Amino acid sequence: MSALDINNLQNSFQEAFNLSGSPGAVSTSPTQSFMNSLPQRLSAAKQQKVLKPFSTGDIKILLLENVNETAISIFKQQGYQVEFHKSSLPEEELIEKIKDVHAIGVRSKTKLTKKVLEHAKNLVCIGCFCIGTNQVDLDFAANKGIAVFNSPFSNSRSVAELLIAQVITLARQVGDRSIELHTGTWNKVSARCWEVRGKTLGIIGYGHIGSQVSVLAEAMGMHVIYYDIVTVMALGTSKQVPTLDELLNKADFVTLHVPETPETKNMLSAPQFAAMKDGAYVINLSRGTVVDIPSLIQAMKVNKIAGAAIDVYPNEPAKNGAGSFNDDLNKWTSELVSLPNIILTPHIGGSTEEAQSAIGIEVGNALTKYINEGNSVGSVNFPEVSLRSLDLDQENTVRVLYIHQNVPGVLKTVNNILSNHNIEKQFSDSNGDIAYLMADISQVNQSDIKNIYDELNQTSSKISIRLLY
Ligand SMILES: NC(=O)C1=CN([C@@H]2O[C@H](COP(=O)(O)OP(=O)(O)OC[C@H]3O[C@@H](n4cnc5c(N)ncnc54)[C@H](O)[C@@H]3O)[C@@H](O)[C@H]2O)C=CC1
Ligand SMILES: O=C(O)CCC(=O)C(=O)O
Repeated sequence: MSALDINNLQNSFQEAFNLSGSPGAVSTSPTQSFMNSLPQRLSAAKQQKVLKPFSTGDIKILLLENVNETAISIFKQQGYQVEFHKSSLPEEELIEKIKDVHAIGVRSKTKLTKKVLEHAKNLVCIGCFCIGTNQVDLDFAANKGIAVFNSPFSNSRSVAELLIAQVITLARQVGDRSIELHTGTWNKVSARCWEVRGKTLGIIGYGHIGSQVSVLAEAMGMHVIYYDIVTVMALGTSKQVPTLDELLNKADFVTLHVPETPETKNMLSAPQFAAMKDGAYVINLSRGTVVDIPSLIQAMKVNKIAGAAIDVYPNEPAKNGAGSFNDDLNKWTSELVSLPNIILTPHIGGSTEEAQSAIGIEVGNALTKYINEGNSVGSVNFPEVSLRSLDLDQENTVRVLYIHQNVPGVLKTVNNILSNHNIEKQFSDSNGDIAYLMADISQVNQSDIKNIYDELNQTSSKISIRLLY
């Protein structure tokens, strides 16, 4: 980019902020209205400066899986180019599209694997518009200098409320009665239908969702026990139990709220179903890998488990439509759907208007802050670094964003390169193999910018560099 281009861009930002008009142009002495607006005009000098990336063209954002419109409008307000798709994309198409975008927004379906991310040439950040981040190869992304953000609790309440609905629906066999009546069968029964008051709910994973569930369940008169790998403060009169087996032995309803990890794979399988009370219920709103479905089918066939609600599956269809939930997707599908008292939902635990709108705003803003300012606070795979915004009056100041391998001697090399200028502020942090330095340097002539970039680009530990000005 030439110095002339940079000049033009700076001029257009000044025009956008309307700071160049001269009140003296039509009058020799200041008018009253000008005097009235003076305090605002003076404080405008302290307004946040809108930074412009140096090494990338116009920012392109690819949004998949019907990410909420609140995010689209945040990105459009920034002037970014937004490409929006309602569903996820087949891998080959995703690889094509990811090649030149700067940010991508996904929900739980799109798998951002090493194979896909290897093709991303300009990608600086990924937004998971959900809680779970298991669909992204977080380490590979970090090693490529790509920061990943999510929304840690904006849909937690929605999941907890659905869980409560499912507990009552299973206890009263409401799903089966409804299916029967839809097909003309009147079947007024009370056998093996229960109140939930006084029953024990066992929560596996007492994090954001599990603890919300705990409060709601106690309000309905249930006893709550929970199992977690860390010691967590009990809410209300709930009690943490030391082992998973103890929870399984005592609970009438078992609900899972753990992340997908190697340790949680098939966490409930044949031995765990055997350890449960006869006639217990199982609910999984976490991830499809956490419950071994063939073992659940067996346990339900012999009436060991009286009912189940499943929202998540090992394989899920990429888009909405008839016929996609079948044995080709998961080979046990027809057996599962033929069981009595089983509620099957299409991964809608977090799908409410409130949750989706809040997630759009939260992740939309996090990506925007990272793209525009380099602020990585809230990233799930990256050192969390932030510097206060530059002011409009800080001319000739450049923000250096330098992502590098976490090895000795890097800061010495980098500061040598920056030392001809004034380092106004600087913040660096590391996370495993990756480190991230933010620095604001002043007294930088426009002709220096390219030199700084080129010198930093030659450093051996560099992963990626962005200069904002
Ligand atoms: N069905 C849906 O639409 C949704 C599903 N989810 C799923 O729910 C999961 C849980 O969400 P949050 O409560 O927000 O997560 P969280 O991170 O707040 O809580 C998870 C809890 O599980 C515990 N845990 C981790 N490994 C464990 C293990 N091996 N054994 C026992 N406890 C373990 C953690 O210590 C933590 O307390 C998410 O990771 C996501 O996969 C989240 C939102 C919507
Ligand atoms: O809304 C979605 O697509 C995914 C919700 C979910 O599973 C999550 O937030 O982790």
